[in-house]
Amino acid sequence: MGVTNDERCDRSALRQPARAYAPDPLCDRLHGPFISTAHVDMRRTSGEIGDPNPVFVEQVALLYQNAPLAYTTTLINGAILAYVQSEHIPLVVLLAWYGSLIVVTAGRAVVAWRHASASHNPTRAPFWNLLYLLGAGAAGCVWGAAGLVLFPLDSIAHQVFVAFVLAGMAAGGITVLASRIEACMAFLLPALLPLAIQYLTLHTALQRAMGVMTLIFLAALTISAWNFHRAIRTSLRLRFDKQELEAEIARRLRAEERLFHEKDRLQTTVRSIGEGVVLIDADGRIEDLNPAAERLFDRCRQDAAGRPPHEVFACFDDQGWRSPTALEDALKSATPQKKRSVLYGKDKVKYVIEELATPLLDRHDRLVGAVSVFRDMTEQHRLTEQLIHAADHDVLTGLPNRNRLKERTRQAIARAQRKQETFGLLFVDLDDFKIVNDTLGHASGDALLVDVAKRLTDCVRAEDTIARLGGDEFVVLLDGPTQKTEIEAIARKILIRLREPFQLETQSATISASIGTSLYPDDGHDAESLLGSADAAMYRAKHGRNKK
Ligand SMILES: Nc1nc2c(ncn2[C@@H]2O[C@H](COP(=O)(O)OP(=O)(O)OP(=O)(O)O)[C@@H](O)[C@H]2O)c(=O)[nH]1
Repeated sequence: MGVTNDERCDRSALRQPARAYAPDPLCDRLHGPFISTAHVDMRRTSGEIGDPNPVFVEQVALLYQNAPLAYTTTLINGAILAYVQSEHIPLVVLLAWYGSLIVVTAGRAVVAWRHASASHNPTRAPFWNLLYLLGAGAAGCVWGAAGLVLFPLDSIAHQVFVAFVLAGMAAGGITVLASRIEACMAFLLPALLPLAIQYLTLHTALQRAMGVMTLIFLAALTISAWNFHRAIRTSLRLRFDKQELEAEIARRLRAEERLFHEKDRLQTTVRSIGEGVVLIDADGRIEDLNPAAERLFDRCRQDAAGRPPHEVFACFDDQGWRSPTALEDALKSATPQKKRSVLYGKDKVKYVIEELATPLLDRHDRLVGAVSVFRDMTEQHRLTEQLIHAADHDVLTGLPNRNRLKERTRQAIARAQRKQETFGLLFVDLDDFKIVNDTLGHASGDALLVDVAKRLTDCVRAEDTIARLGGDEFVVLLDGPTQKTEIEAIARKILIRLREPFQLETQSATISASIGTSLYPDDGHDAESLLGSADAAMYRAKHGRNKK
């Protein structure tokens, strides 16, 4: 009774009024603009369940809006009718009829007053609609009763007056009741049908014609009421559509504003960070790079935009081969990529960089590009290299230390085994180096050791290894096939070279050295035994010399 089929369709078409789903700031903050649209749609769907159609709510409100005028007119017209008919109708009948009209109108007025002071809860609209319907039906019945009890059989003029008043009330009724068609019919039918029946039961042609005319008038009013009702409903529907549209536009504008704001913030962040950031599109062409990347590649944004990354910067691997960037790999594989490579910036300055590339997907999981963050690892790389170097090199002379020597000796043994070759070791120990320290000072001793390292380097080939074991002990590993005679020749060369005076700042010093040698495989099969043999030979040489 409260809602027609047509209006149930309206519910799904119109959904909720815009005001019923104002945006939730928390959700908006959490989900961002795109998600927020989906969130609104979900609320609309949920709004359809249980909540009355807003058009229906507005139609009921319109009924009550017109109530004061309608009720006043009812009482005035009723009084005039009773007064005019008093010439032919007994007073008691008149009082009973008008009394009924007052009671019904007063009841309707009380309902209207309660409605005005009640909270505007849309879910109560069907209840208020029902009350109004009952009131309209009761008023229609009272007016219809006038067509029977205030209808004097002895005065055609007063009969016509009753018909005139009822027609006027009916016509006026549709203007205030048309917003709800069932209220309209609840008033029209009981108001006019008794009059039509009354006329049709009389005997003159005029009176029967009046009866037929009343029925035709009732039909015409019904059609008008129906058209009027549809016009009101359409206009309300348009109004709510407009409101919803305006709210949707406002929501989208807010979302757009947030989007711009977030984009600005993101751009400022990307532009201010120390790492280089490069963005490529789905075709692998550079879209943007931040100032750090501009400095790293020595290329400006405008110049780089639209080019493939390899035209803007070149990455090289450990072996010095050109390699694709992680950015290009990430786009190809659609998976994140991490790579460490070398690139050359302004003035061919070498940078060691770590590149972290991530493919970019849109809301529909389509690959739309990739972004790379380039971290300059040059300094870190240099420190690591320094640490690695310090672990197996002597700090004073920069020569390989004992560990490195042993490793090189093992490699030499492996190669010699493979190729069935021999190689030699020379153990060099300075004689009475302590005296240099004691007489010239420790710093001069250091300088002399550094000089010794240089002289040893001059005496052998670049591929041979010279190591400092500590103190005044040095070892020369002769790489490649070597005969005993060659080793002895090199030892002599070294001894002669070391006997030359060393120029140490203001003074000069002359030293000598003792050398012991060993030959692989004759004097040992591993690094330790070869070193031990050379050391022992050196010891013998030194003490043999001292005895002479
Ligand atoms: N200046 C300097 N002296 C060092 C360094 N390392 C060790 N020495 C010194 O080198 C000297 C080595 O002394 P010894 O091993 O007795 O050798 P030597 O005096 O040459 O005597 P012989 O080997 O028997 O001829 C010691 O006085 C150490 O203090 C260094 O890095 N710098």
